[in-house]
Amino acid sequence: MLDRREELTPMLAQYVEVAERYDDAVVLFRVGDFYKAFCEAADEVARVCELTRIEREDSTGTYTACGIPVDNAPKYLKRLLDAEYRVAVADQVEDPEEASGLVERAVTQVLTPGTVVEEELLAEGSNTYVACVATADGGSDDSAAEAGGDGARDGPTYGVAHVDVSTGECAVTAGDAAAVDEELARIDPAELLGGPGVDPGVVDGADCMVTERDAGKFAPDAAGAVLDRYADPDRFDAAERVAAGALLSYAEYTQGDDGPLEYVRRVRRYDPRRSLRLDATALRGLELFENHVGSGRTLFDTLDETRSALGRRRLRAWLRRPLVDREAIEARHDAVAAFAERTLVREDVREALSAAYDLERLAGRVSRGRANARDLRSLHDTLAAVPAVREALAGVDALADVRADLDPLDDLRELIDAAVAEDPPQEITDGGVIRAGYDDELDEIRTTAREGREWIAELEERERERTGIDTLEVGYTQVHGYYIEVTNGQLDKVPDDYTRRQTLKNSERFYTPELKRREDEILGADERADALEYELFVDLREGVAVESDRIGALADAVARVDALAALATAAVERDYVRPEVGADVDEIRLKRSRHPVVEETAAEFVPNDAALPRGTVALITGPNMSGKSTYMRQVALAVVLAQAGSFVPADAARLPVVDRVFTRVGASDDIAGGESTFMREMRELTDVLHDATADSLVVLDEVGRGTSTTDGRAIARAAVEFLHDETGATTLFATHYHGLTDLADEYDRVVNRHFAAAERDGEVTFLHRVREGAASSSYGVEVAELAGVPDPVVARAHDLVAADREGGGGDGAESPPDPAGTDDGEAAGGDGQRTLAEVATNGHDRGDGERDGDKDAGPPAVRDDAVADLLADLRDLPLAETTPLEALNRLHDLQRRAAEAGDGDRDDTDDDATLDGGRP
Ligand SMILES: Nc1ncnc2c1ncn2[C@@H]1O[C@H](COP(=O)(O)OP(=O)(O)OP(=O)(O)O)[C@@H](O)[C@H]1O
Repeated sequence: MLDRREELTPMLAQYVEVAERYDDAVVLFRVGDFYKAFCEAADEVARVCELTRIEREDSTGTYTACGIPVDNAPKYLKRLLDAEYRVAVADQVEDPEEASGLVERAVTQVLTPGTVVEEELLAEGSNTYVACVATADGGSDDSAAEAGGDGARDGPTYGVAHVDVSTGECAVTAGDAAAVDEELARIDPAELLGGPGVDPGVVDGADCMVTERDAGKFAPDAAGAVLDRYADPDRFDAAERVAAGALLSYAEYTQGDDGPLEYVRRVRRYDPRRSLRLDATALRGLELFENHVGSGRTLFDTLDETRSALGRRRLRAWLRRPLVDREAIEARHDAVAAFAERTLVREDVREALSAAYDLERLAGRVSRGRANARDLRSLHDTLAAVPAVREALAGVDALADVRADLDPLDDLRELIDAAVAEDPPQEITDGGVIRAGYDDELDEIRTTAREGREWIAELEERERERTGIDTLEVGYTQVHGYYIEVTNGQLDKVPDDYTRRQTLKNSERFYTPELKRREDEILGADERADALEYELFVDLREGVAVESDRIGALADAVARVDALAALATAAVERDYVRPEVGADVDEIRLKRSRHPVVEETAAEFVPNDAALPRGTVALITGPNMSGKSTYMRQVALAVVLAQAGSFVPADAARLPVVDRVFTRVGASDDIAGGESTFMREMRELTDVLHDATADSLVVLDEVGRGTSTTDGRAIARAAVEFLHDETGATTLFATHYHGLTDLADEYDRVVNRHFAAAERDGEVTFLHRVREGAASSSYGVEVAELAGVPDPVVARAHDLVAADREGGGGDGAESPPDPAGTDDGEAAGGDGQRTLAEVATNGHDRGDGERDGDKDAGPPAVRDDAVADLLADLRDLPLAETTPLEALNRLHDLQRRAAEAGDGDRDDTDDDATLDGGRP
C-alpha cells in the first residue's frame, strides 16, 4: 500500500500514516459504528477475532478491510490482547460536522495486555501490572551499575518497577538478577519491558508478553525527567530511576501520550526484604494462587471471603508479601481476632462492603476523565456504605486505627448526590445526567423546554375548540417536528394561520407560527441543556479528581477492613487458630494442623502435629501417597498464613517469624523452558543452598530423584549435611532414600519422621499420620497396583523388589532402616531387613498358610503404627457428638483393628509422641 500512497483515498492515506507511527501495534480507525483495520492489519484482525474480511475496491485498486463493532468492541479487543497484540485505537478528534473534508483522527489509546484500563478487559479482583527491568546506565555502557538493593551475589543491579495503570499503583525496587526473578514472580505482570543492557535471561523467564521500547527511553536523563513528573528522582537509586521513568513513559504512551498520568499519585520505593520472601518456586509449590493441575483450588480461593474487589486485591497482596515485622504481624492478628470474636460486627461490615464498588479503579477513571455519570453514582454509593462500616467498628480497640482512616468523604458524597441524577444514562452527552436544583441556568432552560411542551400538550384541545375540527390531532415526528393534523373531510375548516407542512393520503399536516416558535424554543433548549449538562458534569468530574488523594486513602482503608474481615471469616468458618508469634518463639509447633486446601476437598482430613525447634532438619519418609508432601506444605502454609496476618488451620500454633520460605516440591518439569526435570531441580536446590539463612524455612521433596540412585542419594545426603551444618535453616526433607535416615544418629538436629501405611484386607491403607522415626517401606508397587498398572507387571515388580532386597541391592541395602524409630534393633527383625512381601502381608491371613499362627510375625513398624492409630482414633472420638449406637459400632471397629494389629507384648505407648514429648 505504501507504494500506492499518492493514489490512496484520504482516509486510507491517514490510516497508513498512523500505522507507520504505531508500527508495533494493530491500528484501528473509528469509522461510524466500527473500529476498522485495513490491509494486512485487517487480515490479522479477521483471523484473530474470527470476523469477516471484506475486499474493497475503489479508484486506487482493491484492499481488505475488517471492522469491529464499537458496541461489542471489548470482546474482540480481548482476543487481540490475549493473542499478544498491541492495539492502537484512533478516534475522531474533531467534530465531524465542523470538519472541512476528512475528519481528523489521532491515537487516543494503545491497548496492551499490561496497560488496559477498560473495565471489561480487566480481571475484577486482581491487579493488571506492566513491569519494567532496567540497568542504571540504561544500557549505554557496560560499566558496573550503581550499588543498591540486595546485591547478595555478583552481577549488575537492576531496577524493577511496576504500575497498575487502572488504579495508579506504582512501585519500584532494585536487586540482582535473582532478586529480579523473585520480584517478577510476585508482581506477576501481564507485560514486561526489558531495558537495553538487561541480561536476556532476566526477562525471558517472565511468563508474559515482553515489550521492546526505544533505547532512548531508558537513557538515564530521559527516564529521570519523566520520573520527575511523579516523584523526586533523588529518592531513588540510579537503576530504580531508569526503570520507573521508562515504565511511566510507556504508561503515558499507552494512554494517548497526553502528559503525566495524574492518578499515579506516588511512586513507592520498597525493599523486598521487608516482607517474607517467596520466590516463583515457592509460590508455585505451595499453590498460593495457582493450582498444579490448573483447575483445583488454591490457598487464595480458600481464604477469599472478601466482599469487594479492593479487599480481594489486598488479600492477594498480603499473601504475596507476608510480613516479617513481628509487631505488624501481631497487629494484624489482633485485628483479625477482633473480627473473629464479634460475629455481628463482622457480618455488618461485610454486608456494608458488599455495596462497595472498586474505588481505586473508579478514582482512576475519574482522573483520566473517563468516568461517566454512572461511575460517579457508584462512587457515591460506595461512600454511602462507609458510615455503616464505621458504626459497626465503633468501640473495637483493635480496629480503631483502620476505623479512623475510613473517612466517608461526606462533602464529596453530598456534592455528587446533589449533582448527578439517581439513575443516569450511560452517555454523558445526551442529557439526563444532572439533577434539577443543581444549576440555576440549567433549571431555567429546562423550565423553558417544559413550558413549551406543556403549551404543545394543551394545543390540541385549544385548536379543536378554536377551529371546530373535533378530529384535529397534534403530533411529532423526528423528521418534520411538531404538526397539527386535519383529515381531508375537515380541511375546509382550517384557519388562515395554518401553514401546510406535509400531505398524507387521508390528511394534511400543518403548523402555526406560534407552534414553530415553541418548537424552536424547545429544541434549542434541549440542545443547550445537553451541552450545559455535559459541561457541568465535566466540571464536577474534575472537582472529584482533585480529591483523588482522599479517595485513595479511603480505598486503602476499605481494602484493609475487607481483607481483615475476610481472614476472620475464614478463621471462624474453617476453625483456624490464632498463632503465637512472640519474640520468644523459637520453634514451629503445631497441634493437629491441617492443610487449608486439601482439608476442604478430602473426605476426611487427618490432622497432624509438628514440633521443629529452629534449625531442625526433619527427614520425612513413608510410602508413596502417604501424605508427606501434604504435610510439608501444610507446615509451610501455616508459616505463610501466620505472617500474612491470618489465623492457621490447627488446634494450636507457635510459629517463628521466618525471612524466606524455600520449596522444592512436586513435579515442575519445564519442558517449554527446555530444561530437564533434574536440571531444574538442581537449579532450585542451588537457590536454596545459596540463599537460605538460619531464619529460613526450607521444604524439599525428594531431592535427587531425577538422577541415578547413587548420585541422587549422594546429593540428598550432602544437601542435608549442608543445611544442617552451614545454613541452619529449619528444614523438612522428604525422601525415599531410606538410607538417609541414619543421619539422625550422626547429627544433633536431624530428626526422623515417617508416614505409615496399614494393610488391611489385602489392601494398603494410608493413615496420613506423621510419627517419630523412619519408615520401613515405599509401597511403590502397591501404589502402582492401585493406579491400575496391569497385574503381570505388578507381580513381576514384586518379584524384582524381593530379589533386589535379598541380593542386597537398592537403597534399602545401604543401611537397615529403623522401622518405627524406636531404636529397637530387635524390632526390625533378624537381619534388619524386611521384604516388601513381608510388609504387605503383615498381620493379615491370606489363608494360604503363609501366616503360621504367629500374630507377631509381621514387622513391628506396621503393627506399632496400627496400634498408634487405634489409640489416636480412640483419643479423637467425639464422645459428646456420638450416639450410643455409633459408639458401639466404633468400639466394635476398634476391637477388630486391635485383633488385627495383634496383642503382642507391647510396652511402648509413645508412638504418637511427636508433639507431646512422649505423653500418650
Ligand atoms: N492428612 C491427610 N488427611 C487426608 N488425606 C491426606 C492427608 N495427607 C495427604 N492426603 C491425601 O493423600 C494423597 C497423597 O498425599 P501426598 O501427595 O502428600 O503423598 P506423598 O507421601 O507426598 O506421596 P509421594 O511420595 O508419592 O509424592 C493426596 O491425595 C492427599 O489429598
